[in-house]
Amino acid sequence: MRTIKVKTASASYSVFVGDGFVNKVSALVRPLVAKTRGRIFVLTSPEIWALWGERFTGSFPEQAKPEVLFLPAGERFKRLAEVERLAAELSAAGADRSSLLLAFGGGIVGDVGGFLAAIYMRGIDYVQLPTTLLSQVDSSVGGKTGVNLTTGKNLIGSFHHPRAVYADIDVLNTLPDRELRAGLMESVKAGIIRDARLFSYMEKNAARILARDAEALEYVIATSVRMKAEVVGIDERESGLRMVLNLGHTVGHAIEAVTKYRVLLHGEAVGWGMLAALQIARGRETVTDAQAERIERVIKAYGPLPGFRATAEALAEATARDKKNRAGTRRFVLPVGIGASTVVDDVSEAELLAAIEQMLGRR
Ligand SMILES: NC(=O)c1ccc[n+]([C@@H]2O[C@H](COP(=O)([O-])OP(=O)(O)OC[C@H]3O[C@@H](n4cnc5c(N)ncnc54)[C@H](O)[C@@H]3O)[C@@H](O)[C@H]2O)c1
Ligand SMILES: O=C(O)C(=O)C[C@@H](O)[C@H](O)[C@H](O)COP(=O)(O)O
Ligand SMILES: [Zn+2]
Repeated sequence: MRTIKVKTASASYSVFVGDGFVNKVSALVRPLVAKTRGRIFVLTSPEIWALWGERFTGSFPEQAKPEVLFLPAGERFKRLAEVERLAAELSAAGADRSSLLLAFGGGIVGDVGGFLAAIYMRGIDYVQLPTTLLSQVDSSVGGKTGVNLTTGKNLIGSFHHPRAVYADIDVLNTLPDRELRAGLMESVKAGIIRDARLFSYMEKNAARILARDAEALEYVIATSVRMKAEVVGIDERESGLRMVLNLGHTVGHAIEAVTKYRVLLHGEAVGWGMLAALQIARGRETVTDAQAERIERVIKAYGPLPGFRATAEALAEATARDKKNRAGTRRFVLPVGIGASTVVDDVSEAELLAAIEQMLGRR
């Protein structure tokens, strides 16, 4: 097991990466409610519960089984109406400020569960039990929670850190291959922006990682989380450095919104978005042609990235609502070589459109 500490101005907690956590959830979380004798609630999706619910509840004593709340799977359910429904369910079930919410699922359950915990009675504690590769390497850590609007991703939300994160590698055994590959895009991102060693490891070990070798997965998860914890520790609220975690997300989020959250998985959209950012980086010579080719090869090794329909104009227009933008200035994260990155705010409309056109040509 590997333990990574997250320490920010407002929170301090540990991320545990290992196996068998799902068999002992009760023992892991009981200390968090022992003093208050708070009740425990679980937010999950019906699919995950069908696969892992028995083991999960099996760890709780008969008289103290957690109450289960469900969120249907899919990005289109990451919306405010679902948060209101779930809050009403918490209230009807008697949840109070001593209650603990366990978010047991992928990034969508984690983002919605975290947001629900942030606003229910103005804030209750929650624990992240991420079940997808993406949520283990990225979304369960750092406290960003929220939901989408039809106009854009994560446009409503808040920062609310979990009390702890338990990433159980065993649970990934039932994860579909497409989800695994999509999640790995966030680790490729982590390597490109700030960890050349992680990038090289992913470059050399694609076959092992895709075959779900436990040791390789543990390394990739723990290393990605360590990088993210460091960044969030320096800049919790994305006033500067944290923006680099958004590499590929300016165009990636635009693709998700323009295709109405129904075509690509988040990680796949980020993969396409990284290819667009790479075109701008190439044009500005923040990466050499050789580095750009290496990056593109690694993105493709964890692909294939499914195609989608959208015009360059519609995508460019959707980037106008990106949360990084200020006063009409479009901000973009670009790789600087491999293992470093920068944020620029002078990408012109023409430069953006050309990069998107080149990306679309790779579909
Ligand atoms: N808060 C953050 O910092 C942050 C970071 C990255 C991504 N995100 C968000 O995360 C979301 C994507 O998360 P995701 O990729 O985990 O997708 P997801 O939550 O939709 O889960 C993927 C699918 O796999 C199923 N599933 C989950 N675990 C499983 C398992 N162990 N076995 C079998 N099936 C399983 C789910 O039911 C779902 O259908 C996006 O909304 C994205 O915006 C947030
Ligand atoms: O934690 C962060 O910061 C990130 O940017 C991680 C991203 O992978 C993630 O998709 C995040 O939800 C994007 O946040 P947003 O505020 O740009 O919507
Ligand atoms: Zn992301």
